Amino acid sequence: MADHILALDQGTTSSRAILFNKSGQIVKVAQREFQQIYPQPGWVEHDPNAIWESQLAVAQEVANEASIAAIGITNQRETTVIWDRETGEPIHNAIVWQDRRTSRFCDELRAEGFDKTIAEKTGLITDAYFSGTKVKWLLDNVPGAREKAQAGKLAFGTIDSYLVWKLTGGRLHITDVTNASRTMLYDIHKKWWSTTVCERFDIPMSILPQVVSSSAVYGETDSKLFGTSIPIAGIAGDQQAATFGQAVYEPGLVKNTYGTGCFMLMNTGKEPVASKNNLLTTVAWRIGEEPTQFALEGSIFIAGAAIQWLRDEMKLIQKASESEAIATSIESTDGVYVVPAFVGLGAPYWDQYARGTIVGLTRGSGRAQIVRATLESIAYQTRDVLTAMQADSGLDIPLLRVDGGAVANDFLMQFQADILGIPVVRPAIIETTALGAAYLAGLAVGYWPSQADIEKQWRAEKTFEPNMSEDQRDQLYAGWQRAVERARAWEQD
Ligand SMILES: Nc1ncnc2c1ncn2[C@@H]1O[C@H](COP(=O)(O)OP(=O)(O)O)[C@@H](O)[C@H]1O
Ligand SMILES: O=P(O)(O)OC[C@H](O)CO
Repeated sequence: MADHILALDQGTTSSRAILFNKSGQIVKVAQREFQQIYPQPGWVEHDPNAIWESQLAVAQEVANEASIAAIGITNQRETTVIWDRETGEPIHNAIVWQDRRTSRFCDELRAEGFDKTIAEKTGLITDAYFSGTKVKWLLDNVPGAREKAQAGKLAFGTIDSYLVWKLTGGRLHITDVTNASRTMLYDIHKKWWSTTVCERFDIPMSILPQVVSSSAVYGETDSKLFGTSIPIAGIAGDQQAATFGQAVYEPGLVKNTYGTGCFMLMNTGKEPVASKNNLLTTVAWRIGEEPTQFALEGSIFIAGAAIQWLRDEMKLIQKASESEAIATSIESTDGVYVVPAFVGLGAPYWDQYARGTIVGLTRGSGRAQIVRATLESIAYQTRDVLTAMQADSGLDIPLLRVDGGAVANDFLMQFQADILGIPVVRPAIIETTALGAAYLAGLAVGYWPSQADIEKQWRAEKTFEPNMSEDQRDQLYAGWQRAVERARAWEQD
């Protein structure tokens, strides 16, 4: 058996490749950022070729001279690519999950009551976030696309699907069940594409990929890419992969990942649980032929991206890590709140027309207050979602497992524990997204014998205990709720 598993982690702002060993430790990492394209306010695109080139470059760098048993793929979810089956060329830039261009169509769906059909079949809230309305937009707006699609000449895929197509030299058009469950076109009960939704969106089903499990040998890479063919054996959307990497295997366990956005998932076991509190019902994973596992998800659109905004647009910091020292240079924000609703608000508000807002400014407010308030907004949004999750599940969540780039920030983690009133546990490996993809691939090829073996590898690095009075917590959170009210429906006004 080869020595390593290679995880490809195709995120919203960068492509990463990480080599793991049998103990689940990182042996080698390479990362490359790529361009974000903002053609209009509220629109976000990626060049699929830039995604592929950056992903291939880091994979080749890490794979060089390593002996690799299998590749696992994990990806930013919902981001939509349509390409020509013959040439392999995308017909348009990828429309990114954050893109709001299909908000009006979602309003139409709601007005006609089709949102209820969508919720019943797909487990999702009708929102521009998901792939389905983006596919429709591409077919409606790229000249000749619908005719070509009807003639079977086009392929649609989320980023996992596109990467597998490229890695196999166009031999495989597949997506895993977790990614399928984010398209708004997939029936989570029947476990196949929904004809009802595809018909309403006027999407020919011939463009859809074959849905496969999250852990199985699907095929091998084109031998030209790595000098040898490597089995591709695991695929999962990044939030589901992080859930797997965090060993959230028991129903009731919860993890929260702090990357570009923030995504909290609770394992709900073998049956989909419908939410009454505006959370999503989503597929957690499917291992081989085993039963599908489900999760409840609270999706926060802007988390670490708000720190990038402080750096790139506001020029208040030079790098993300600097935000910690600035935040702790003051005792409090003195009533300043930042609501980073740059692309509307996700769970539990689902307000496509909310926009970013700063409230509570006084003559003395400055850089430190805004930086600290931006970090705090990540923790408040997490509390909004955790509250909804407790209500939905009827469970008291005793602690929160966290991961993702922004959990390196100790101030944020302590404030998170304070504002939730429960311990926040950071694991030794915070690259749990890539680790989860590696585990899924490794299980399929027998590199790891079982999930039970994997579970033993999970280690806490630090636990942040809550250290704030209940009065103070409630007072601060009440201020956040008032600030959110100011941000809501702004675009519509
Ligand atoms: N020390 C830090 N404090 C706050 N935010 C941070 C810190 N380090 C990184 N981040 C944020 O975390 C995000 C990167 O995390 P990552 O898990 O790589 O995200 P993604 O997979 O979405 O690209 C960026 O948005 C960055 O602003
Ligand atoms: O790129 P990330 O890690 O912020 O994840 C994006 C999510 O998958 C969007 O649903």
